[in-house]
Amino acid sequence: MARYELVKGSLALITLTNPPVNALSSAVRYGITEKIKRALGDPKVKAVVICGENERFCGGADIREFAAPMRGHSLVMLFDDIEAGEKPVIAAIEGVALGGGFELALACHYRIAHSKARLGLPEVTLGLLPAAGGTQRLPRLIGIPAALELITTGHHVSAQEALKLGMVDQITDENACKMAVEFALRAVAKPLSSRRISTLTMPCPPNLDALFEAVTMQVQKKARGVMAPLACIQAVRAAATLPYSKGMKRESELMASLFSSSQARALQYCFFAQRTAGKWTLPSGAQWSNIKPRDIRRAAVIGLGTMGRGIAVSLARVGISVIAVETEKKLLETGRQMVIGMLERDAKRRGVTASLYLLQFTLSLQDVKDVDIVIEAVFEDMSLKKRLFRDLSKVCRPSTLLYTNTSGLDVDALAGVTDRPHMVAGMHFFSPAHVMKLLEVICGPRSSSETIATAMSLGKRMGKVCVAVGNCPGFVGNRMVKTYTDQANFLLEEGATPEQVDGALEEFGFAMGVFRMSDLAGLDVGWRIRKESGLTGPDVDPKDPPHRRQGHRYSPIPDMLCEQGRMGQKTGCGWYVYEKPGGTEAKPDPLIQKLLEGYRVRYSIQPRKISSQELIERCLYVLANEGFRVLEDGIAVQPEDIDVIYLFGYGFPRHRGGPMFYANMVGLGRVLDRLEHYHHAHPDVPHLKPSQLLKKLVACGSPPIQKWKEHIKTMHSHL
Ligand SMILES: CCCCCCCCCCCCC[C@H](O)CC(=O)SCCNC(=O)CCNC(=O)[C@H](O)C(C)(C)COP(=O)(O)OP(=O)(O)OC[C@H]1O[C@@H](n2cnc3c(N)ncnc32)[C@H](O)[C@@H]1OP(=O)(O)O
Repeated sequence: MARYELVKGSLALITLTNPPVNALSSAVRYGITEKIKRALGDPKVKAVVICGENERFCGGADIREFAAPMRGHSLVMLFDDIEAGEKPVIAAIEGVALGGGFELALACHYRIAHSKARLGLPEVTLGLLPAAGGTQRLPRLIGIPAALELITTGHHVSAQEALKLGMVDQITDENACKMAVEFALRAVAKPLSSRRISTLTMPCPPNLDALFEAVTMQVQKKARGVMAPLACIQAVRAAATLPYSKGMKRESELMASLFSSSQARALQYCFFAQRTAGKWTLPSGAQWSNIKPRDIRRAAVIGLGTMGRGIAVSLARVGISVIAVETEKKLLETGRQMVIGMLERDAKRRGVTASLYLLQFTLSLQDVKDVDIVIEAVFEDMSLKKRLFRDLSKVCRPSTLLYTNTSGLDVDALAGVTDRPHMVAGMHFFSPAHVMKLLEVICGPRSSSETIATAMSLGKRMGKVCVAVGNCPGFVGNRMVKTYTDQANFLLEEGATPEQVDGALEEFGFAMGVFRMSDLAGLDVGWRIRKESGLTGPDVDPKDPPHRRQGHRYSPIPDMLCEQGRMGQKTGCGWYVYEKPGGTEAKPDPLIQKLLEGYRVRYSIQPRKISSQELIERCLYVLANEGFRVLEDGIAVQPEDIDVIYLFGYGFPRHRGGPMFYANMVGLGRVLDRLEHYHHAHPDVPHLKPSQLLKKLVACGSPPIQKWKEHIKTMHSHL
């Protein structure tokens, strides 16, 4: 796992050989320890260069090993030995030096990086801290403020930034290893004492307390209840106030407090879940690794509303030419200006030139005849979409793939009106589409593997996290979210207030509770969907009382708000009241209080005090319960897919892992018990009834989440 070569007669070249990222597994740690010992003990060797195979220095400790108690050689001791050695050791950094990989580089006496390399200490994103000396060496090298920023955010920096900050000694456009070998020959003659970072005097700014306080407040505001960033701050504080050996002891204690925490487990699960979701598989056996996606150069976006604009920007900024189509001149002009403005701002932020030349705006659908793909983003109206897909069938050349950006309508019904049902699928972007990372790719029963592969690969090219899902109303994300918002509404009826529900969810870790989020998104969105599905409006069965629809409990309160023009932030009031239309500061509204009281009196509901525990359990267990049904129905193939959708599309707190991982952490038995309890109390809410899969998993002894897949026997996969 580490290769040893003698080069130029006097240099030991140690190469880490653990593809794909040369992670510091126990075998690699053993390998480096042995090779360093050999180099330091060989009188022929005057200097050492450490590099990584396949032009990647090192992606850090092997995260998979964290699932079990750490065994084998200690990185801390290895790094101390490297630093204390009497021969210069040079890190030749190509690709990445992250986490333990960068800590290895910090233990070396010199660091030479390739100009395209990226460096950083991302441990905090895994619920950990850099515990192989990173919190003690980095502040000594680049100062406390810069080190605090890097360690508490986990941001990677480019080689150029690293050079500016003093993290590396030299950058090169040539092969970093070759440069490091030449550098090493010159370094042999130089004294090493000033190169041992652990012995450097800490550059301390005068206002240390104020600095730590400000960073602590910033971190608490950004990630409420998340432990790792706070532990990182404490570790850097130890570096600032204690000698190196005591600081290391503190670093190790703090790491021990994080290492087996549920937050670290959740965050590490998220890391792998994201990668697992990218590896999609269809029941046909087609999968990411065996289906070639089409190469997409020209796309059309139909509809320049909020979604269409964001999609057009996402395409153009990765070099795809876009024909954007609208039906009216005024809408086209507004859309054009918005897209250009968004693209220009985005380019400015990234320090590149806006690719405006890739954009074309038109009122004629005929102009899309030669594109490789069409992404439809018109109003969420089935008959309108069907009309459009029929027209696209006629206009587009036979090889054009057709995608719909519907947020929940039947993708197969649209495929059915075209001349190419196998070349139709869903690409469900989240708003704003040029910002939100999630893309649900909806695989209809007739969608071909190539159609799915192309959507997944295009999404990835646009920087999205793509998840392939099956076709059902609302797909995965919106199908599940309905159960969550329904519970929140029922809780209001029973005695809670919007601020109480939101408070509990925000305390749990959501950036915004369900009501604040609805106000932001606009209450009219859900209202329109409910009207279309006959839950409210003229199509309601006159025999249904207001709080029952289609045989189940229904809360008409959100409809009542919409009827009063309370559409959320944009109208200045919704579940909360805002300083002005478009305002963002949510204040509890006495009118809502009155509306709820009136509603309870009218339907003889005795309000009760509802605990935060019940609020969380009802909103989140019901969400997971629907997730189990989604798995049962074959709409998602694995729990990781659902969690990734919730992390990237719905703001589920990452340190809780996603709704399915959270249920797993709570304990499936407990989730089942509580659902049974709540369903007993509310038998008219079918979503509270425990799903078959949940019951089956509990009956099988609640296997860990990674094993659920083995228990999911689908009658018919929709993927
Ligand atoms: C009471 C108990 C007390 C216990 C105390 C314990 C003390 C223990 C002391 C430990 C010392 C701490 C050491 C150190 O500080 C800790 C760390 O280093 S944590 C790891 C930090 N590194 C990272 O977070 C980097 C993670 N990786 C990435 O960001 C990216 O993978 C990349 C390196 C930028 C490459 O990106 P891509 O090219 O896009 O490739 P992929 O992301 O798809 O990855 C490819 C493949 O590799 C797997 N992988 C990547 N990194 C790691 C890793 N560090 N460990 C294991 N596996 C890794 C990734 O999962 C992919 O594989 P696949 O999932 O597809 O099979």
